[in-house]
Amino acid sequence: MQDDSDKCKTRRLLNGVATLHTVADVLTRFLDVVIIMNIYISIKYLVQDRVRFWGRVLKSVPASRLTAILPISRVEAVGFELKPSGNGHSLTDKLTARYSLVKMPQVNMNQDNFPSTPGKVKMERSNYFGRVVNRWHGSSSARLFGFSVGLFMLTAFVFLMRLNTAGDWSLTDNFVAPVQAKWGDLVWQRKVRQSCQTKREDGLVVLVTGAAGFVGTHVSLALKKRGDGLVGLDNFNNYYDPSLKRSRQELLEKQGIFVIEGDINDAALLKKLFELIPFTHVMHLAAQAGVRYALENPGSYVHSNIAGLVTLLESCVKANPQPAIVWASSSSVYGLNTHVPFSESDRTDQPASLYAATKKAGEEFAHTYNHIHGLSITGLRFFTVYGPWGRPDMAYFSFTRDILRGKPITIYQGANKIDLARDFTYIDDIVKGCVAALDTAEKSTGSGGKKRGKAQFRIYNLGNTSPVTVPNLVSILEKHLKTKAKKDLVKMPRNGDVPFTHANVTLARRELGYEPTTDLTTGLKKFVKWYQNYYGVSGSRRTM
Ligand SMILES: O=C(O)[C@H]1O[C@H](OP(=O)(O)OP(=O)(O)OC[C@H]2O[C@@H](n3ccc(=O)[nH]c3=O)[C@H](O)[C@@H]2O)[C@H](O)[C@@H](O)[C@@H]1O
Repeated sequence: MQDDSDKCKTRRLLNGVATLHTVADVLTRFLDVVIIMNIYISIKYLVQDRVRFWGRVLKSVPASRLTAILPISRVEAVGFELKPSGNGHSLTDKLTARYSLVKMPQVNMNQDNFPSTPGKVKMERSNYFGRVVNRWHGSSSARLFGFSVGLFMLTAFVFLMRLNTAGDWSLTDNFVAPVQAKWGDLVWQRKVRQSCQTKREDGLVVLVTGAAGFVGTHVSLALKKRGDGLVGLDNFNNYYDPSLKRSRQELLEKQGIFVIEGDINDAALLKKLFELIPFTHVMHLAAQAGVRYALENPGSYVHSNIAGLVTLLESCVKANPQPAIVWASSSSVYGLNTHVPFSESDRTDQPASLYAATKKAGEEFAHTYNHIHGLSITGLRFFTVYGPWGRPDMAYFSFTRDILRGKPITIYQGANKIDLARDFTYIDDIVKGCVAALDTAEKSTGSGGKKRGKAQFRIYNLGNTSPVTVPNLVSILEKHLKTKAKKDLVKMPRNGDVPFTHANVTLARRELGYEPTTDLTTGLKKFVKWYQNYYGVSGSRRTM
């Protein structure tokens, strides 16, 4: 696991990479300009070379022959050149090569024959740029062409460098890893098809986004286990240790679940997937998670939770058949709501963090796509999900790591030293809620870009219904880890945290048959067992 100094080093390294990106960006833009200029100059000189060439050919042909073969009335024996028939200046005139044969004027090119008065143009001097270019290129089309190719290759190289390491837009932080989709070939298509094969009658065919994430992995395994067909999609970004995501991927692939490395912002990839597979459902779990990280990197939230969501919804609208969508919203949308426990009908217009705002925005986008396009959409408001294969950025996970390492943990406290509390919900309960939402989702009503009728639109809380304070969470961990924590009690900084969450799950209970069954002590026991198995008893075997 990374300690603080490791994190600083990583940060410095990634900042360095970001600087390199900027330099590459500027260089590419510069090369873009140079190459366009060069192509223009190449064409210009190629045309001129052609004109001179035909002029020389014509000069070598006897005048009597020329009048016989060309549609001109009079040709002089010497001093001809080809001139473009339009005004000759436009590129079209040059390229369409409509030339007529005219007599070459007998001009004495001596410099002295031209005026030098200021304001009047001196022919040779005015063409300074042309002469420089002429000398530079040696008027050789072949050399010019070679030079253009060289520049083109250099530009392509810098461009590819950017492609390899970017994949995100400018607001996205350095901490989001490069995203490079590798997809489309026949082997890839075969893997996708195989992974999507159902093993039961009327099995669902699901695209699971964020499949290598915490909830995504568990939901994928549950679907596969009961015989549904599915394929995963994940960008494997490095918001937290990507090796944990790779381990989850291994776990999935052992069960025959193929996880595509790609981003939900990649519309071409999504289009290809929907062309290949008639998905019945999309389980959309890909997101930039974490409440406090939004202060550091707001762009990555906009990138995944807003732009990515819209790209995905657009792809679902265009898909035929249109899938039903179940997606992860968050308890954080309740923000500063004080009505307890939180019900779906409570206010969600007072987000306390940018993360919450992007999830709330997601709910509004979902409604719009449901209303206009007839997409069947179900949003699930998860309440602080925890468990094996969890997220290292979350409190229960990082506390476990630090307690085992003998490092102090920071416990935030609210106003008047009030303990913060969360409705911690065990992963297996969440998975049941997700699967029930998929099973009860009605079909989307749109096709061919047209809505054929009102489509289902639902939002449910998936929580545990019994909040636990953070100090209590720590006590349970201490018991399971048989180690005392070194605690730093700190006044909650203004970081987007809310003082407590508490779910009312009446609606989910009624409509999904959702019933949380795992209390925090039991759930954390399972988590600690997994943690010590995965990282070693002292938590030091693998890096994070
Ligand atoms: O359910 C949700 O809506 C959200 O739950 C979690 O967010 P959070 O509840 O903040 O979970 P943790 O990061 O594990 O924090 C739990 C509690 O521990 C506290 N905490 C966290 C970190 C720390 O060092 N010290 C500390 O006291 C937090 O203030 C919070 O009260 C997830 O990180 C979000 O992605 C998710 O959407």
